[in-house]
Amino acid sequence: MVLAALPVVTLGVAAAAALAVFALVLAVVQRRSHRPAAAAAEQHRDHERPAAPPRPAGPRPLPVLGSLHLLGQHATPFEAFTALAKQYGDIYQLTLGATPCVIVNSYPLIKEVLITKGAHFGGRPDFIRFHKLFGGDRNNSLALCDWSELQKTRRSIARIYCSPRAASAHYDRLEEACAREAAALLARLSACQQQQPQQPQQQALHVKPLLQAACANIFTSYMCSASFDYDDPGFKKMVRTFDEIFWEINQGYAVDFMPWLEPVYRGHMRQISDWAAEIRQFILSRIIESHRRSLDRAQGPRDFTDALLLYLEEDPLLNWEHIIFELEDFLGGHSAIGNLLMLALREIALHPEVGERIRQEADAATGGSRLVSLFDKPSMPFTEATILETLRTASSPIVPHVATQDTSIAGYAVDKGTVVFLNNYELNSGETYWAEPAAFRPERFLSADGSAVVKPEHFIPFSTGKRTCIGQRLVQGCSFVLLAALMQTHTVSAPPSGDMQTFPACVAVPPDTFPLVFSPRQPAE
Ligand code: HEM
Repeated sequence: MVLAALPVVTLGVAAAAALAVFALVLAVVQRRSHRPAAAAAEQHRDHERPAAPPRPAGPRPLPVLGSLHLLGQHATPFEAFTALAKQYGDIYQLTLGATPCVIVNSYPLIKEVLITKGAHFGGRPDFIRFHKLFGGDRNNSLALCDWSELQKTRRSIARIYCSPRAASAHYDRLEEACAREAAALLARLSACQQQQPQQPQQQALHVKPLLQAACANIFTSYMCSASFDYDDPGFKKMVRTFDEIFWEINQGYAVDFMPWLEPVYRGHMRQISDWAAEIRQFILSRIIESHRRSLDRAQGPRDFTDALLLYLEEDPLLNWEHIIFELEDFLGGHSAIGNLLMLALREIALHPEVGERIRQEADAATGGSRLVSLFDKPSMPFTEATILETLRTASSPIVPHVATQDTSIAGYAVDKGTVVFLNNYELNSGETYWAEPAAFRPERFLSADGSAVVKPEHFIPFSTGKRTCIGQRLVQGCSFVLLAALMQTHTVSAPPSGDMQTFPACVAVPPDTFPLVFSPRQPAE
């Protein structure tokens, strides 16, 4: 399962209030016990040492809470990061709970962390939840592990399958899977519409489970040569559980920064471990077993699953757990795409002209005689631009990095173990970077004549550097085919309630989210 986001810190109001009072009392006690003689001795020693690089500025932390209370004053921590940058500059330090953090807010400094000094910032935060999701050790996960030789090996195994190049055999297989599943999704959509009593124009359909099932089947077909009926109970449960987990990892909890709160979260932690176990059970029994039985070493790998099983035999760095977790990690990536599609469809419901333009582009590419294919992508820049604009406005956070050695950013000292938050929200929505950032305008990603996609250098929805997202080609390919297929055949509009709630700086919507109205496209349109 893939972490596309930074947890949002939410603290129960009562718990926060109690902690704040406790923290204030501690602060007073600490200040009283601060002895002037100790301060003088410290100053004297400082005179003798060579000048150390300065520390980034930042708010004075409260004991226990650190600066968590400052994040709670905004809709998302990223808005808080941007607001604090106005006070402290593009780099500043924050203590969250007891965890030392540095927040980096501008593209040049983000680039310094991810590229120039990528080797110094290859770690990940040590949140308890991350361990629970991955069998007690977050290093089992590709996205949440620290950088290591094992990680390099796992990334290189995944690269050719999870980042297939156009005009490769893998890309052809992905195209086939996308085409098959787009057709199955449309068939299922129309079956659901027929089951509903009202006219299609009034039907608000809970489309998210269908999108997730379609994405899951693209992934299982492509990576494991297996696809499932949407009504298969095991498959349905797996898809739902992955979606629950995707929502979960996009949330954040005080316990991430104050691990001593773990007993309060015991039930929640058990739930996370149970989800992971359910998924494991499905993948072992419905995917891995048959692959192991039919694996033909002489013939070479048929798909990603075979490749993992063969690597397991050949590479001493890998064990059984590694390859199972790797497969789960990548299969779980489908959830991110279903969520992204929900956001794109919501934008189209709010901006019908965008849907119309995708439809015209699809008609021009296909002559109106077939569904769009992955191979049409180069001739449909507006559709691709709509997906990019959805990624920009959703502004999925970059997973926090951790300094693996004492180092510096912009000349400021950063200690080993410091968690580094990269304020991608500022890159995606700051006026320094975009004209009218609040407007949904896919055209901003098109060349002047509209014939090609252009991406500004500071647009990094999948991050950059050594830990960049491995699934970005799959995201762009699958979302392109499914979105185009839906727009070719339907118009989409808001549900009668008008409620289509989303969350800032978050690509996830809850597993049970808003429905949408799909009206079949009229032949004369
Ligand atoms: C909406 C879709 C997605 C978005 C916005 C997204 C974005 C990201 C971001 C920002 C990171 C963090 C990079 C960093 O720490 O510097 C990441 C990591 C990762 N993503 Fe994605 N991702 C998406 C979907 C996927 C999918 C579908 C897959 C797999 C099929 C995937 C696989 C990974 C992996 C394995 C990592 C960890 C790489 C590492 O830490 O070495 N992602 N993604």
